[in-house]
Amino acid sequence: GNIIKDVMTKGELGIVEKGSDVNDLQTEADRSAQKCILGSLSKQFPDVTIIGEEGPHNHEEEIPSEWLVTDLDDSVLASTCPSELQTIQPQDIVVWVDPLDGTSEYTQGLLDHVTVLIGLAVKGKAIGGVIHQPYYNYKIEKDTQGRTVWGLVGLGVGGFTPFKPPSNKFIITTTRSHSDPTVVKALEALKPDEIIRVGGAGHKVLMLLEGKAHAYVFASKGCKRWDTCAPEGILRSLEGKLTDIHGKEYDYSKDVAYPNAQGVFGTSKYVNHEELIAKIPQELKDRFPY
Ligand SMILES: Nc1ncnc2c1ncn2[C@@H]1O[C@H](COP(=O)(O)O)[C@@H](O)[C@H]1OP(=O)(O)O
Ligand SMILES: [Mg+2]
Ligand SMILES: [Mg+2]
Ligand SMILES: [Mg+2]
Repeated sequence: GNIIKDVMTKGELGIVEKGSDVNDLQTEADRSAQKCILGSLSKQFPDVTIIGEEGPHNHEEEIPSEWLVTDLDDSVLASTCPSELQTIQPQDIVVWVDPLDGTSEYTQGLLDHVTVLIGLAVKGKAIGGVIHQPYYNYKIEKDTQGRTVWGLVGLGVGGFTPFKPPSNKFIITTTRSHSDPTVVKALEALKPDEIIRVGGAGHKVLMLLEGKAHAYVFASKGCKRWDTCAPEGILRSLEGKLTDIHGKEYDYSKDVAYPNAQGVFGTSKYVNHEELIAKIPQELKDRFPY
Protein backbone atom coordinates (compact mmCIF):
# COMPACT_ATOMS: atom_id res chain seq x y z
CA GLY A 1 0.00 0.00 0.00
CA ASN A 2 2.79 2.41 0.85
CA ILE A 3 4.61 1.59 -2.38
CA ILE A 4 1.46 2.40 -4.35
CA LYS A 5 1.11 5.71 -2.48
CA ASP A 6 4.79 6.62 -2.98
CA VAL A 7 4.51 6.16 -6.74
CA MET A 8 1.42 8.39 -6.82
CA THR A 9 3.08 11.06 -4.66
CA LYS A 10 6.14 11.16 -6.90
CA GLY A 11 3.78 11.45 -9.86
CA GLU A 12 5.78 9.33 -12.30
CA LEU A 13 3.32 6.54 -12.97
CA GLY A 14 5.27 4.96 -15.84
CA ILE A 15 2.12 3.76 -17.60
CA VAL A 16 2.46 1.03 -20.23
CA GLU A 17 -0.29 -0.71 -22.23
CA LYS A 18 -0.17 -4.47 -21.80
CA GLY A 19 -0.60 -6.22 -25.15
CA SER A 20 -2.79 -4.43 -27.66
CA ASP A 21 -5.64 -3.60 -25.28
CA VAL A 22 -5.85 0.12 -24.40
CA ASN A 23 -8.04 -0.91 -21.44
CA ASP A 24 -5.27 -3.01 -19.92
CA LEU A 25 -2.67 -0.79 -18.26
CA GLN A 26 0.28 -1.35 -15.97
CA THR A 27 2.05 1.31 -13.90
CA GLU A 28 5.23 1.52 -11.83
CA ALA A 29 2.99 0.91 -8.78
CA ASP A 30 1.70 -2.42 -10.19
CA ARG A 31 5.27 -3.52 -10.95
CA SER A 32 6.79 -2.47 -7.62
CA ALA A 33 3.96 -3.75 -5.41
CA GLN A 34 4.16 -7.10 -7.20
CA LYS A 35 7.93 -7.33 -6.53
CA CYS A 36 7.34 -6.57 -2.85
CA ILE A 37 4.60 -9.18 -2.43
CA LEU A 38 6.12 -11.98 -4.52
CA GLY A 39 9.60 -11.35 -3.11
CA SER A 40 8.34 -11.43 0.48
CA LEU A 41 6.00 -14.40 0.14
CA SER A 42 8.37 -16.58 -1.88
CA LYS A 43 11.08 -16.03 0.73
CA GLN A 44 8.83 -17.02 3.63
CA PHE A 45 6.98 -19.80 1.78
CA PRO A 46 9.38 -21.24 -0.82
CA ASP A 47 7.29 -24.38 -1.50
CA VAL A 48 4.01 -22.59 -2.17
CA THR A 49 2.99 -21.67 -5.74
CA ILE A 50 2.52 -17.92 -6.05
CA ILE A 51 1.03 -16.44 -9.22
CA GLY A 52 1.05 -12.67 -9.76
CA GLU A 53 -0.72 -10.59 -12.39
CA GLU A 54 2.45 -8.88 -13.57
CA GLY A 55 4.32 -12.05 -14.50
CA PRO A 56 6.66 -14.57 -12.88
CA HIS A 57 8.90 -13.51 -10.00
CA ASN A 58 12.57 -13.06 -10.84
CA HIS A 59 14.46 -14.57 -7.89
CA GLU A 60 17.77 -13.08 -9.08
CA GLU A 61 16.52 -9.50 -9.08
CA GLU A 62 17.59 -7.20 -6.23
CA ILE A 63 14.58 -5.94 -4.27
CA PRO A 64 14.98 -2.92 -1.94
CA SER A 65 15.35 -4.44 1.54
CA GLU A 66 12.64 -2.19 2.98
CA TRP A 67 10.19 -3.85 0.55
CA LEU A 68 10.79 -7.32 1.99
CA VAL A 69 8.21 -8.02 4.64
CA THR A 70 9.46 -10.55 7.18
CA ASP A 71 7.07 -10.17 10.10
CA LEU A 72 3.75 -11.95 10.55
CA ASP A 73 0.50 -10.58 11.97
CA ASP A 74 0.38 -11.60 15.64
CA SER A 75 -3.34 -10.96 16.02
CA VAL A 76 -4.16 -13.39 13.20
CA LEU A 77 -1.61 -15.94 14.40
CA ALA A 78 -3.23 -15.89 17.84
CA SER A 79 -6.35 -17.46 16.29
CA THR A 80 -6.74 -21.21 16.01
CA CYS A 81 -6.30 -22.61 12.52
CA PRO A 82 -9.52 -24.36 11.39
CA SER A 83 -9.03 -28.12 11.87
CA GLU A 84 -9.65 -28.93 8.19
CA LEU A 85 -6.68 -26.71 7.25
CA GLN A 86 -4.22 -28.05 9.80
CA THR A 87 -2.99 -30.87 7.59
CA ILE A 88 -2.66 -29.06 4.26
CA GLN A 89 0.72 -29.18 2.54
CA PRO A 90 2.52 -26.34 0.71
CA GLN A 91 1.90 -28.21 -2.57
CA ASP A 92 -1.87 -27.90 -1.99
CA ILE A 93 -1.68 -24.10 -1.88
CA VAL A 94 -1.76 -21.48 -4.62
CA VAL A 95 -1.55 -17.80 -3.74
CA TRP A 96 -3.05 -15.49 -6.38
CA VAL A 97 -1.66 -11.95 -6.24
CA ASP A 98 -3.10 -8.81 -7.83
CA PRO A 99 -0.60 -6.18 -6.67
CA LEU A 100 -2.92 -3.35 -7.70
CA ASP A 101 -6.53 -3.94 -8.62
CA GLY A 102 -8.24 -0.98 -10.24
CA THR A 103 -5.28 0.26 -12.30
CA SER A 104 -7.50 2.35 -14.65
CA GLU A 105 -9.04 4.12 -11.67
CA TYR A 106 -5.61 4.61 -10.07
CA THR A 107 -4.38 6.43 -13.19
CA GLN A 108 -7.55 8.55 -13.19
CA GLY A 109 -7.26 9.56 -9.52
CA LEU A 110 -10.21 7.49 -8.22
CA LEU A 111 -7.96 6.30 -5.44
CA ASP A 112 -10.38 4.57 -3.09
CA HIS A 113 -11.24 2.09 -5.89
CA VAL A 114 -7.71 0.69 -5.63
CA THR A 115 -6.99 -2.48 -3.66
CA VAL A 116 -4.16 -4.99 -3.24
CA LEU A 117 -5.40 -8.58 -3.48
CA ILE A 118 -3.75 -11.67 -2.04
CA GLY A 119 -5.92 -14.75 -2.47
CA LEU A 120 -5.47 -18.13 -0.84
CA ALA A 121 -6.54 -21.23 -2.75
CA VAL A 122 -6.30 -24.73 -1.32
CA LYS A 123 -6.81 -27.73 -3.61
CA GLY A 124 -8.29 -25.40 -6.25
CA LYS A 125 -10.79 -23.63 -3.97
CA ALA A 126 -10.62 -19.98 -2.93
CA ILE A 127 -10.82 -20.22 0.85
CA GLY A 128 -9.32 -17.00 2.12
CA GLY A 129 -7.61 -13.80 1.31
CA VAL A 130 -6.56 -10.27 2.05
CA ILE A 131 -7.91 -7.08 0.50
CA HIS A 132 -5.79 -4.07 1.39
CA GLN A 133 -7.31 -0.71 0.50
CA PRO A 134 -4.47 1.84 0.74
CA TYR A 135 -6.66 4.91 0.25
CA TYR A 136 -9.61 3.87 2.41
CA ASN A 137 -11.46 6.99 3.60
CA TYR A 138 -8.77 9.26 2.12
CA LYS A 139 -11.19 12.06 1.25
CA ILE A 140 -12.05 12.53 4.93
CA GLU A 141 -8.88 11.38 6.64
CA LYS A 142 -5.99 13.05 4.82
CA ASP A 143 -3.18 10.77 6.03
CA THR A 144 -5.15 7.54 5.92
CA GLN A 145 -3.23 4.37 6.70
CA GLY A 146 -5.76 2.48 4.62
CA ARG A 147 -7.27 -0.73 5.89
CA THR A 148 -6.61 -4.44 5.59
CA VAL A 149 -9.61 -6.74 5.32
CA TRP A 150 -9.05 -10.49 5.61
CA GLY A 151 -11.02 -13.69 5.75
CA LEU A 152 -10.51 -17.43 6.10
CA VAL A 153 -13.26 -20.02 5.69
CA GLY A 154 -13.83 -21.67 9.06
CA LEU A 155 -12.23 -18.83 11.00
CA GLY A 156 -14.06 -15.66 9.97
CA VAL A 157 -13.07 -12.17 8.88
CA GLY A 158 -11.20 -9.17 10.25
CA GLY A 159 -10.37 -5.55 9.49
CA PHE A 160 -13.92 -4.36 8.90
CA THR A 161 -17.49 -4.69 10.10
CA PRO A 162 -19.85 -6.69 7.87
CA PHE A 163 -23.25 -5.12 7.12
CA LYS A 164 -26.53 -6.34 5.70
CA PRO A 165 -27.70 -4.67 2.44
CA PRO A 166 -30.99 -2.69 2.49
CA SER A 167 -34.12 -4.83 2.19
CA ASN A 168 -36.29 -2.21 0.41
CA LYS A 169 -34.27 -2.03 -2.82
CA PHE A 170 -32.00 -4.13 -4.99
CA ILE A 171 -28.55 -2.72 -5.78
CA ILE A 172 -25.99 -4.12 -8.22
CA THR A 173 -22.36 -3.06 -8.48
CA THR A 174 -20.49 -3.47 -11.75
CA THR A 175 -17.61 -2.21 -13.88
CA ARG A 176 -17.14 1.45 -14.76
CA SER A 177 -14.22 1.05 -17.19
CA HIS A 178 -14.82 -2.30 -18.95
CA SER A 179 -18.48 -2.17 -20.00
CA ASP A 180 -19.99 -3.42 -23.26
CA PRO A 181 -23.50 -4.23 -24.60
CA THR A 182 -23.51 -7.74 -23.04
CA VAL A 183 -22.53 -6.38 -19.61
CA VAL A 184 -25.45 -3.92 -19.88
CA LYS A 185 -27.95 -6.58 -21.09
CA ALA A 186 -27.18 -8.81 -18.10
CA LEU A 187 -27.78 -5.90 -15.72
CA GLU A 188 -31.10 -5.03 -17.40
CA ALA A 189 -32.29 -8.63 -17.04
CA LEU A 190 -31.83 -8.40 -13.26
CA LYS A 191 -33.94 -5.21 -12.99
CA PRO A 192 -31.99 -3.52 -10.20
CA ASP A 193 -33.29 -0.37 -8.49
CA GLU A 194 -29.77 1.04 -8.56
CA ILE A 195 -26.49 0.32 -10.35
CA ILE A 196 -23.19 1.39 -8.77
CA ARG A 197 -20.40 1.57 -11.33
CA VAL A 198 -17.01 1.47 -9.62
CA GLY A 199 -13.53 0.15 -10.44
CA GLY A 200 -11.81 -2.98 -9.19
CA ALA A 201 -12.97 -6.48 -8.28
CA GLY A 202 -11.69 -6.04 -4.72
CA HIS A 203 -13.55 -2.76 -4.27
CA LYS A 204 -16.82 -4.24 -5.55
CA VAL A 205 -16.65 -7.23 -3.22
CA LEU A 206 -15.99 -4.83 -0.32
CA MET A 207 -19.32 -3.19 -1.28
CA LEU A 208 -21.06 -6.57 -0.93
CA LEU A 209 -19.38 -7.25 2.42
CA GLU A 210 -20.37 -3.84 3.76
CA GLY A 211 -23.98 -4.06 2.56
CA LYS A 212 -23.71 -1.30 -0.06
CA ALA A 213 -24.78 -3.66 -2.85
CA HIS A 214 -26.56 -7.01 -3.12
CA ALA A 215 -24.71 -8.40 -6.14
CA TYR A 216 -21.56 -7.90 -8.23
CA VAL A 217 -22.38 -8.73 -11.85
CA PHE A 218 -19.90 -8.64 -14.75
CA ALA A 219 -20.99 -10.55 -17.87
CA SER A 220 -17.65 -10.19 -19.62
CA LYS A 221 -14.42 -12.11 -19.79
CA GLY A 222 -11.92 -9.43 -18.67
CA CYS A 223 -11.27 -10.55 -15.06
CA LYS A 224 -8.63 -13.13 -14.23
CA ARG A 225 -8.05 -15.50 -11.30
CA TRP A 226 -6.00 -12.95 -9.31
CA ASP A 227 -8.93 -10.49 -9.48
CA THR A 228 -11.37 -12.90 -7.84
CA CYS A 229 -9.42 -15.30 -5.59
CA ALA A 230 -9.02 -13.02 -2.56
CA PRO A 231 -12.49 -11.44 -2.91
CA GLU A 232 -14.10 -14.88 -3.29
CA GLY A 233 -12.16 -16.26 -0.33
CA ILE A 234 -13.34 -13.45 1.95
CA LEU A 235 -16.92 -13.59 0.65
CA ARG A 236 -16.99 -17.34 1.32
CA SER A 237 -15.70 -16.75 4.85
CA LEU A 238 -19.04 -14.97 5.40
CA GLU A 239 -21.11 -17.54 3.49
CA GLY A 240 -21.32 -15.44 0.35
CA LYS A 241 -20.65 -16.77 -3.14
CA LEU A 242 -18.65 -15.84 -6.21
CA THR A 243 -19.14 -17.82 -9.41
CA ASP A 244 -19.24 -17.37 -13.17
CA ILE A 245 -22.52 -16.26 -14.76
CA HIS A 246 -23.65 -19.90 -15.09
CA GLY A 247 -23.33 -20.27 -11.31
CA LYS A 248 -20.23 -22.46 -11.44
CA GLU A 249 -17.27 -21.83 -9.11
CA TYR A 250 -13.89 -21.09 -10.64
CA ASP A 251 -10.98 -23.49 -10.18
CA TYR A 252 -7.89 -21.83 -8.67
CA SER A 253 -5.40 -24.67 -9.21
CA LYS A 254 -1.98 -23.66 -10.47
CA ASP A 255 -2.35 -25.03 -14.01
CA VAL A 256 -5.69 -23.42 -14.95
CA ALA A 257 -6.01 -20.81 -17.72
CA TYR A 258 -6.03 -17.45 -15.93
CA PRO A 259 -9.05 -15.68 -17.53
CA ASN A 260 -12.43 -15.82 -15.81
CA ALA A 261 -13.85 -16.36 -19.27
CA GLN A 262 -17.43 -16.97 -18.09
CA GLY A 263 -17.81 -13.67 -16.24
CA VAL A 264 -18.19 -12.84 -12.55
CA PHE A 265 -21.25 -13.10 -10.32
CA GLY A 266 -20.85 -12.38 -6.61
CA THR A 267 -23.42 -12.18 -3.81
CA SER A 268 -23.38 -11.89 -0.04
CA LYS A 269 -25.20 -14.44 2.12
CA TYR A 270 -28.33 -12.26 2.26
CA VAL A 271 -29.06 -12.88 -1.42
CA ASN A 272 -30.22 -16.06 -3.17
CA HIS A 273 -27.40 -16.53 -5.66
CA GLU A 274 -29.08 -19.26 -7.75
CA GLU A 275 -32.36 -17.34 -8.03
CA LEU A 276 -30.56 -14.31 -9.43
CA ILE A 277 -28.46 -16.33 -11.87
CA ALA A 278 -31.68 -17.90 -13.17
CA LYS A 279 -32.89 -14.43 -14.23
CA ILE A 280 -30.11 -14.06 -16.80
CA PRO A 281 -31.46 -15.13 -20.22
CA GLN A 282 -29.98 -18.35 -21.62
CA GLU A 283 -29.15 -16.54 -24.87
CA LEU A 284 -26.83 -14.28 -22.86
CA LYS A 285 -25.27 -17.15 -20.92
CA ASP A 286 -24.60 -18.92 -24.22
CA ARG A 287 -22.22 -16.10 -25.14
CA PHE A 288 -19.89 -17.52 -22.45
CA PRO A 289 -19.35 -21.18 -23.37
CA TYR A 290 -16.84 -23.40 -21.55
N1 LIG B 1 -10.81 -6.15 -20.20
C1 LIG B 1 -9.99 -6.19 -19.15
N2 LIG B 1 -8.65 -6.18 -19.35
C2 LIG B 1 -7.82 -6.22 -18.29
N3 LIG B 1 -8.20 -6.28 -17.01
C3 LIG B 1 -9.50 -6.31 -16.77
C4 LIG B 1 -10.47 -6.25 -17.81
N4 LIG B 1 -11.68 -6.28 -17.25
C5 LIG B 1 -11.47 -6.35 -15.92
N5 LIG B 1 -10.17 -6.37 -15.61
C6 LIG B 1 -9.55 -6.48 -14.28
O1 LIG B 1 -10.58 -6.72 -13.35
C7 LIG B 1 -10.71 -5.62 -12.46
C8 LIG B 1 -12.18 -5.35 -12.23
O2 LIG B 1 -12.75 -4.88 -13.43
P1 LIG B 1 -13.66 -3.60 -13.44
O3 LIG B 1 -13.04 -2.53 -12.62
O4 LIG B 1 -13.79 -3.25 -14.89
O5 LIG B 1 -14.94 -4.09 -12.84
C9 LIG B 1 -10.01 -4.47 -13.16
O6 LIG B 1 -9.59 -3.52 -12.24
C10 LIG B 1 -8.88 -5.20 -13.85
O7 LIG B 1 -7.88 -5.53 -12.88
P2 LIG B 1 -6.48 -4.69 -12.76
O8 LIG B 1 -6.85 -3.29 -12.49
O9 LIG B 1 -5.82 -5.39 -11.63
O10 LIG B 1 -5.79 -4.90 -14.07
MG1 LIG C 1 -4.12 -5.19 -14.74
MG1 LIG D 1 -7.24 -6.74 -10.95
MG1 LIG E 1 -3.89 -5.52 -11.09
